[in-house]
Amino acid sequence: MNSQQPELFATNIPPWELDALSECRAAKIVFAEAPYGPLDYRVPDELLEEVRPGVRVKVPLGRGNRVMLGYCIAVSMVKQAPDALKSVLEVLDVEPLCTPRLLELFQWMSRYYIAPLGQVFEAAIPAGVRAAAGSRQRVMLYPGELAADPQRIAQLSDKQQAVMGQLILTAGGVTIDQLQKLANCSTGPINALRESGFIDARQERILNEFTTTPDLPPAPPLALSADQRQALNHVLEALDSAKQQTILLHGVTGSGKTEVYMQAIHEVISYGRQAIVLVPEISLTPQTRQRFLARFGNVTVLHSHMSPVERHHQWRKISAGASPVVIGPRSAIFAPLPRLGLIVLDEEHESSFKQDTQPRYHARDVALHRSFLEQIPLVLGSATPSLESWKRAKEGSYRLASLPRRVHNRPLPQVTTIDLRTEKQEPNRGAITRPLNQAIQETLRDDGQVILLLNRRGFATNIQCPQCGHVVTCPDCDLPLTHHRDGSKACCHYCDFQIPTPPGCPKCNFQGVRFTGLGTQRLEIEVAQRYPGTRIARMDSDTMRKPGSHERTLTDFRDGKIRILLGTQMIAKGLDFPNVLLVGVINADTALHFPDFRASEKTFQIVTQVAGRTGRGEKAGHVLVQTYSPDHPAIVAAAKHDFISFANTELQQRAQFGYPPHGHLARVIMRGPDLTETEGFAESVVRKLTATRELQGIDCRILGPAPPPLSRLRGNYRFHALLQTTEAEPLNRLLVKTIPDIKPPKDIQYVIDIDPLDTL
Ligand SMILES: Nc1ncnc2c1ncn2[C@@H]1O[C@H](COP(=O)(O)OP(=O)(O)OP(=O)(O)O)[C@@H](O)[C@H]1O
Ligand SMILES: [Zn+2]
Repeated sequence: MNSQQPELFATNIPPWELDALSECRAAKIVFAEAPYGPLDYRVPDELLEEVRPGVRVKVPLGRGNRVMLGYCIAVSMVKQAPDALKSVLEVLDVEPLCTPRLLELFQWMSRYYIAPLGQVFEAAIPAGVRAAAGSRQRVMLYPGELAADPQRIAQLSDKQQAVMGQLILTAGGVTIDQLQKLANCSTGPINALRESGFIDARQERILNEFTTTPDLPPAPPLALSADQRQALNHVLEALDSAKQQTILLHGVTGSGKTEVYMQAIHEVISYGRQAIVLVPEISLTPQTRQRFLARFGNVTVLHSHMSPVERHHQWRKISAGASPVVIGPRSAIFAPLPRLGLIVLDEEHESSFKQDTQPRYHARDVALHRSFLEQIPLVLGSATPSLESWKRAKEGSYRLASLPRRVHNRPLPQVTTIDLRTEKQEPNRGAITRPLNQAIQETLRDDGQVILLLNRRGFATNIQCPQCGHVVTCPDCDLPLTHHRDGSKACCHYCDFQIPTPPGCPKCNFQGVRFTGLGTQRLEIEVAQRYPGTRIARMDSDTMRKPGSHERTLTDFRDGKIRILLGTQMIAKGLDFPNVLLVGVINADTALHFPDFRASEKTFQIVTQVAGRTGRGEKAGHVLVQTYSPDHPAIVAAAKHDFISFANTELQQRAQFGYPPHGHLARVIMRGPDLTETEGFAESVVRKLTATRELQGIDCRILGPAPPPLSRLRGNYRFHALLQTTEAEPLNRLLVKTIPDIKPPKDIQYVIDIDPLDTL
């Protein structure tokens, strides 16, 4: 940290020196890079009005006075010797980028996730907004102080009087160009008037013209079922109380959760407040968006395919209070709605709500905190709630609202498991077993549609030499490469590494390789061969790269043009198509044997969610689940749609090991290119953590360091340590007290992940 610059507001100045000090206005500035601050800067008189919390500023830093961009987080009067502080050089924003409450939220995030506040700003405020994409900085002219004095005006030249006359007539500000035209003059008299104080010039940002889609006439709300009505009442009661309350809406698949959210939002809007709806990026299907658009007309949708210009415009619209409903993925929790009345998190169990780069925040926890700051209700909805939320609902800190039945009392689909251990004994059967094949044929004959889930993309997840057994792996991650048939590439799914798939063994030169481990590309080929003349579509991150491809495929599926939709987890949730009569899970075990404490939970969620895509119309649906582990509790429970018994058993299991949601978990990952050095550093980190624990008397279990299952990634060796405590505060304290002592050698980095979603 820069020693020249005092870090805190001056507090311990001896009284005999106070007289020599004068009051000055100082701004606390944080940075997105080291030194992160906060550092104090003097606010020069000419910037008194512009330097406000939430604006970006340029300030000099260090001996060389390097100009740095920083965020102002506070302004106050301090007693300082006039030259003790460097001055703010420039203010970049006319309006603060966030509301005071959001600034408080960022500060909480910075503390809780142990991330520099400047980095939280960068993560929360879209780059397009920070760059003010699509706007121009302009000088706007207003009548100055002297303009109010008719005697002084009368002394001006005719030309100058004409300029002033026009300017006063415009009432609002005008640009120099406009004033020139109005007064039919050159810049000369205008500049003279600016210098003599008759005209005030201000820098302002003007948004370029930008068209948005016209509003549609609103679709009427549906008549609620008794369960929906009761769930809605819980939310309305919370709204009436004008206090924070969290409602966990546990509704089985197809129970009509969206309708409950929409009617609650309707209420919020009716008294002039606004709502945020967070959805996993993947389920931002035309469906969800369309439903909200049809109901509310004016809906602001945020998503990752937006251009920086669009993003900036939406942000300005939101902060101006012109967006009653904002829908978006995790970062939409930072939308600067001025009168926020409700936050909804749909599919609250989804892992995409957690950011996997600094700051590693979970939008559900950030939403919870924001709802406390704003004193508004938070609604978490899912058919398969996270164990974190379930535990809190059971213990009473969240209110539970249940939708145990589907709309119109439609039955949940019948789920049958197919034991791959016996079915696979016939050789060369492919990915689709006999019973599944039969069911697909029957469904097609009955004009139904089929969804097939396989949660692995590519053609084959293993490229192996049949002679020496060598497996082709990523040189940077040591993990098997996946063969992709388009372009015959061998790709690493953990980094960007990619080579042409070798035709022979790179090790023993045997001519030929064997592809094993089924991926969606291979499944697509098998399905096309088995059901000729049937239109099929594959949906995974490889086929859905282009903006709009997701929508096109789903529209064709909705219209019945596509009969079989196959893909990864992308197709497992949120879809509501009445004619899907069969769901096939090709291999339910893909996530089951991951060496991770959430493996069961993930398996339960994905099987339950995909099963829920069928039987949503008049006709009953059927689900076939192929698995090598038909007796696994997660699969047995998913087959019975039995969330409650799954959750309760799983909670007990986790309790034995103190895993979340019991207690608190943090993970420290150390990574570097040299194995011994990285291991040495990891050991030193754990030693320091242990020392702090003893010194502070903190009750914390420290496990490791050990290599995690992904022991090498992107050329770096990895080690991790897990820290477990019963309460969050001591865990935070342990880390905060230890960090100053951690000095990683060159090339080695460490990462702190609070509430990690996995330990891979
Ligand atoms: N009260 C109602 N009357 C008639 N239809 C309804 C009602 N509520 C919801 N629906 C319809 O039922 C279908 C399922 O609703 P929705 O998609 O909201 O379920 P969900 O609980 O979100 O399911 P999932 O968790 O599986 O995504 C939708 O087509 C919706 O329009
Ligand atoms: Zn790799």
